[in-house]
Amino acid sequence: MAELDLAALNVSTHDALALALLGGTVEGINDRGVIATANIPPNTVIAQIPLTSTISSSALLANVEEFSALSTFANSSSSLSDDDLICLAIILSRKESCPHPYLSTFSGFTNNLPATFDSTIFLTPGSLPHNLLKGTNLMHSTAMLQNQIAQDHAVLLKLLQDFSMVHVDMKDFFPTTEEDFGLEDYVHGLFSVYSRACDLSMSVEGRDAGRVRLLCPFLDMLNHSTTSKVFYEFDTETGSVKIKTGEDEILKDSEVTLNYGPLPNSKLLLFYGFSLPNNAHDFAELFVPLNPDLALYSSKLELLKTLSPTYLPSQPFQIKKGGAIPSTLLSLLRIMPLIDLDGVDATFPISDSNELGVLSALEGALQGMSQAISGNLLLVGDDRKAEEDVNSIAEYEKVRIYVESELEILSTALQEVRGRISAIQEGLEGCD
Ligand SMILES: C[S@@+](CC[C@H](N)C(=O)[O-])C[C@H]1O[C@@H](n2cnc3c(N)ncnc32)[C@H](O)[C@@H]1O
Repeated sequence: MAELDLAALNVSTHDALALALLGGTVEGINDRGVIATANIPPNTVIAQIPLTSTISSSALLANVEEFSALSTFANSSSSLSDDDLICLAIILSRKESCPHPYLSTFSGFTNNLPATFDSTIFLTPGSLPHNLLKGTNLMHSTAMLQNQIAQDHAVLLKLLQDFSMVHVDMKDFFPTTEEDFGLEDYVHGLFSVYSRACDLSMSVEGRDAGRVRLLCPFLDMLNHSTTSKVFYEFDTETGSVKIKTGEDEILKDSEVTLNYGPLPNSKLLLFYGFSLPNNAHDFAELFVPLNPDLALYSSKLELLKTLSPTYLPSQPFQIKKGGAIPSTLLSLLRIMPLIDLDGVDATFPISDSNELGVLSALEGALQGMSQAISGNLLLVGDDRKAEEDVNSIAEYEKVRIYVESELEILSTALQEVRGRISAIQEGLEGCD
């Protein structure tokens, strides 16, 4: 991979910073980072990147002659997301003969993006980590994302084809065939965005102007650490993104990192391709949809909404690491079988025996999920011992961290449910 020429993009960085190969487990894939070659004091600007040197919708759609083909396309395609636009810009700029002069200035940067990305969507069916994921929440979201990407690709290709038919004068600006804009190109562009783009809060004349998604050279080289105090902000005066050290000094020879946010391993694996041991942000998801065919469906939905205004009938419940069973989940289970809603206060057990039914249903669901996962861990664990391929083992270990965490969350939830069941049973026995 060629050296990344930051100066060509007018990106200025602190003298005590160097891009380096870090030597991770899977060599060559997203393996680079930024190292401090000397101590850097707190509150120091370590990089400045003009907004025009970033790939973002606001820069791409600015009313400048050179961007007109892209702006016309984006404005005529209302369903085009910021991610799609940045993705398209990446694909176009990587072409040897990029027809957009502005985008071609990014070719050094975009050709330096990793050739491949790690995400659970790239796991080969039947491989160790893929087998390990069976029955987990992450397997579900991986499949959903895979389908979504395939659909979005087809829609975007159609938009490009339709646009080129209508705007014949601009037809040479955009790819219109599978060959020029294949699913693989789209996936590469999208994962460049998912794993490297950031959201920037902008203000215009002191007023909040919302958040802009952008791919920012150099900032996209910082790896994630939950302890990093490094941050970035938009500097209106210079029209640039400034990266600052924050309240901590950065010591010589240490890696300069960024905190990507409170992300659970399921998101880290899906969008960034790595996982963190003991991730406090992990959660397990339980799908308990409120079926529209249920008796009194709309009254039940209304009741749940009064209990939890954010409740959506099709969305899963999150069981947080170390957290309690969500009270809305218990309410849903109590409300679901009711056939008469008069006088029901869903926040409290309807009766001990009803509550026992609710808790037993929950116990069964949690037990089923736990058993599926622990079964995978046992089965795949044996294959793991025989596996010799280093990359495959590295992928397996990343996924194992997530799977064990999900199992731990489910086990804690099961203990809580069983504790409640025992307490009710003891109470009922006490009444005899
Ligand atoms: C914003 S890029 C950082 C630069 C990247 N390492 C490279 O070589 O171009 C994010 C990617 O870096 C890797 N990464 C970032 N933080 C990491 C971490 N804490 N552990 C393992 N990999 C990490 C992941 O592959 C992630 O998708």
